[in-house]
Amino acid sequence: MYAGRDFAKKETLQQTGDVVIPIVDIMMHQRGRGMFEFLWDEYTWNGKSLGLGHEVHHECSAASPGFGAAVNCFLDLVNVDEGDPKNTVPSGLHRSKDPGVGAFSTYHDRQATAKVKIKAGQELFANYGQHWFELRPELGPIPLRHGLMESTDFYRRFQVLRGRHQLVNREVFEELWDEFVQHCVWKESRILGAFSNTVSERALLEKNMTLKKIRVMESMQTTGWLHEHGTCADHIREGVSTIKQAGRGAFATRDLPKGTVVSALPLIPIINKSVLEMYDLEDINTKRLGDRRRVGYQLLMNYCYGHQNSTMLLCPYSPLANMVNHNQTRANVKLVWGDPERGEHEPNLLTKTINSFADASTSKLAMELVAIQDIEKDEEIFLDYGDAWERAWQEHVEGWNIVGAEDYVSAFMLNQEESTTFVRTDFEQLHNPYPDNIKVECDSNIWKRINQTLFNTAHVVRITRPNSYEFWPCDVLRRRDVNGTTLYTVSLDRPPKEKEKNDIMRGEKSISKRIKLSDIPRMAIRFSDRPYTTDMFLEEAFRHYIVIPDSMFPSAWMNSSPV
Ligand SMILES: C[S@@+](CC[C@H](N)C(=O)[O-])C[C@H]1O[C@@H](n2cnc3c(N)ncnc32)[C@H](O)[C@@H]1O
Repeated sequence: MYAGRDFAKKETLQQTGDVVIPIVDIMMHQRGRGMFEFLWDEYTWNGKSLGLGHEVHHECSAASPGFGAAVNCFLDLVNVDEGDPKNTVPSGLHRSKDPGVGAFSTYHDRQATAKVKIKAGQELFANYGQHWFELRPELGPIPLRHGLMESTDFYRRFQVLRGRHQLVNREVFEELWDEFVQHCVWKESRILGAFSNTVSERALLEKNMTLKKIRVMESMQTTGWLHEHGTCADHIREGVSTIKQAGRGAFATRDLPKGTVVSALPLIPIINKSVLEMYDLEDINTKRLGDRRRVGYQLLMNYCYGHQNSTMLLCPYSPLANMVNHNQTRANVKLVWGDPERGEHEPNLLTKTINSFADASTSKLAMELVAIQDIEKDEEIFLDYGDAWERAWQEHVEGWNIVGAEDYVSAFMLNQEESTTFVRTDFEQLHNPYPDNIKVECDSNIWKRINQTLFNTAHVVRITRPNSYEFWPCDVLRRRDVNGTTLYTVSLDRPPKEKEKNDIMRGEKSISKRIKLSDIPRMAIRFSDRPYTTDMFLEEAFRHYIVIPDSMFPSAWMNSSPV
């Protein structure tokens, strides 16, 4: 991805951020089924790091289509910071009456911001972390953080050595360098691997330019080139859909004339949709493969494209393209295969069998959403997901009935309701408990986060470190009123120190010491959903892929009867 214009440091790169889709306990659900291919592994985040950890007891990863998945990483050139998604449900939706709940992700608006000043045409790089590269030796000796500086230093030392021996034979030294970089130690050395060793690179190094500057320069494209070969990634923004049951949707950020490529959809293939099957967790350890009860599919299925005669799913990972909702009468975009001139799409793959995608390590397929009529700024973008999807949705709506759901309250609802009132103490909860799906958590870091002088003198809460919160389950012991402000005393397990975390994970140590926080404000306490209780875990929740029209779907991929 490239910047289409200049961005100031800390400026957001999008009008609204991207959706984040939880993928839960996939190793457990697939247990016993042999190795499964799941290219998404390469494109997902650790769910805990994005605030999804409480959803499950076991593993949770987060598909983060958009900036998260579409930008490359070059550790020395990282210029994009990615935030956490918000976790909200459009107001008014409730499982007792709304068949849409659980069918879309509640995690959305994950914003990317400029970490440094970015110039128009510059390639955008996010930080995958050093570990990501260390775990992938097959990528070769890619420079890690500060690697370009070390390599530039190395070249300077070579220059000094060459200068010293100039009288002997300069050409020999040049040859030695070539030999050194191209053939010898290249495979092991990240320092040498940082050089492309082209004539132009050598010329710039000789002019005292650093490798970092050279790589930034190389990563630039002209605006003309971007217009010719790229697709605008900011034609759409997210917002609450005009279709109530659909959750959120995509809206035009500007007038988009008929024929505009509204969004490019680079695709991650899933060669067999059974990878997304979810089973009753109780059955997984106790029953044979064939006897397990299937309870549904991962939510990711709703964000992928497929066909009733194929096991293949194709999941887009471009910014906000996954937010486009279905409407058969108001569709204003259509689906077409990608244009190889404008992105990574190899049309010859449409004639290959599905199994040829099994070893894919990157995606080489893309589709596009093209405007079939003039679209006005702020109009919602709609695609026709196909008759099979429409039928499945209508059946789902007719059958929607969750027994006993009237009393369900989510943490999100409670947090909103209770933000203006108080939290019940443990004593009060004895006769007026919160629902079973709710736990109370406290911010153990609160005293580090607020301006204490202001708080002690005037009971004014001013946050000084907005990102250093750490919420842990807690008991609310006491509530009292001080000068019109309600303050709480809570007790919680002392959070492990950084160096203790590994010991705890290995089971070599447990932390049992309780700490007491006194006189803390309401904002240090929140409600959280217990694992497996949110709407996406409802067995009744709607699951269906978006249907690729028959006219587009390659016959080479039709490997199953209608599903
Ligand atoms: C690709 S996602 C679209 C983005 C999604 N609305 C969100 O909030 O993240 C597809 C899912 O959106 C919902 N959806 C899309 N169009 C809909 C419609 N016309 N009626 C009800 N739900 C719809 C369904 O849950 C569907 O499985």
